[in-house]
Amino acid sequence: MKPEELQQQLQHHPDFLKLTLAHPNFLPFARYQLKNGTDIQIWDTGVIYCQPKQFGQQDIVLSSGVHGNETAPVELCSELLNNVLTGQLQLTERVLFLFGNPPAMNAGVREIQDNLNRLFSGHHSKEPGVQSAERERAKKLETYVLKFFEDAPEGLRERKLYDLHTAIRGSRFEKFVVYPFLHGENWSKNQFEFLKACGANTVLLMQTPASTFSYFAAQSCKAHGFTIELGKARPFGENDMSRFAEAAAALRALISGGKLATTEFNEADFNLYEVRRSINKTTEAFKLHFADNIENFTSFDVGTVLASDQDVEYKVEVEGEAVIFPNPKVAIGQRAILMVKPVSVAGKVS
Ligand SMILES: O=C(O)CCC(=O)N[C@@H](CCC(=O)O)C(=O)O
Ligand SMILES: [Zn+2]
Repeated sequence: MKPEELQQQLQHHPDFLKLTLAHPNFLPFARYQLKNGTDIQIWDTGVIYCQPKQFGQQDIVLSSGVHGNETAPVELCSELLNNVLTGQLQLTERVLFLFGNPPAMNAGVREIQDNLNRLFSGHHSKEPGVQSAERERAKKLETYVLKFFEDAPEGLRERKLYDLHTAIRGSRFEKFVVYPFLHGENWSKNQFEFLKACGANTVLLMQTPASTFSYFAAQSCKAHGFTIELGKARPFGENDMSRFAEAAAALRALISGGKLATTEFNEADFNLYEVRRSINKTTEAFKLHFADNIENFTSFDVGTVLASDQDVEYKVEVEGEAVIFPNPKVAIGQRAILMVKPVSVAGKVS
């Protein structure tokens, strides 16, 4: 498709997700201006930059569809974006919308070859000679995000990246956040307040680096970066969007200067967990010792065998330890369960 054709199509029918899914591997660079002066730039399939004529001090990346079967965040972001493209929503900040893995979205699967959310911070290039569409995409997404942040005007600015997901299993706390490891820096009070306004007052505090998009944002871009789990993954068209209304309203307010329903940070309003260890799958014999319908945040008695991997058994080590994202189907070498336990952030938030 030629850039002029792309621009005309989008102007005539402002649905960037539809165009992305029709061209999941490539869209050319194209640029045009909305009647309200907003500069629209298509950087790639699933990657669109929106810059209002006048903008504030935040640079905001809204990412969805890094896992192709997690459709509710894609629908949510698509609606926000289409409202921008039709002029119904006037932005007050620079925003980069990303739809992570369009081929996987078309196929209705988490990934085609590789889990995109394990390939950031250079992990896409760690095995020389090994190639996949997701490795290429991770490399490009890193470039786009860095460009977006670096192209901002000089001065005091706030970088943010919200990577929106939905979980495979049900969760005792429907909405929760993975807060990447900050290497000892304090967790952000303002961000806790914003996350709560999104309806996500359960936060997992990572204690180690990761190959996720949100860790890349936090570590390599010095942004406030988060993985936000908004509910359970369902196919396109099967999401009850009323369950995402709070998050949609908060994101809309964030990018358009609306009033955010925030309240001052009070630890008592949150369920806070520290991620104390990750159980990785090391062989094909890896299996879970609990049922498929066990929800995220379920805890078991100390000593309970949670999983086994050939001759190794993984047991509950401490009181209150709970399971997150248990998944025996991950690739060998990848994390198959995160183990969390309740924690306080007193003295570590500012
Ligand atoms: O439900 C599941 O098993 C996975 C849901 C999901 O995709 N979660 C993210 C979390 C990323 C992070 O740890 O920041 C993932 O596993 O990539
Ligand atoms: Zn996901």
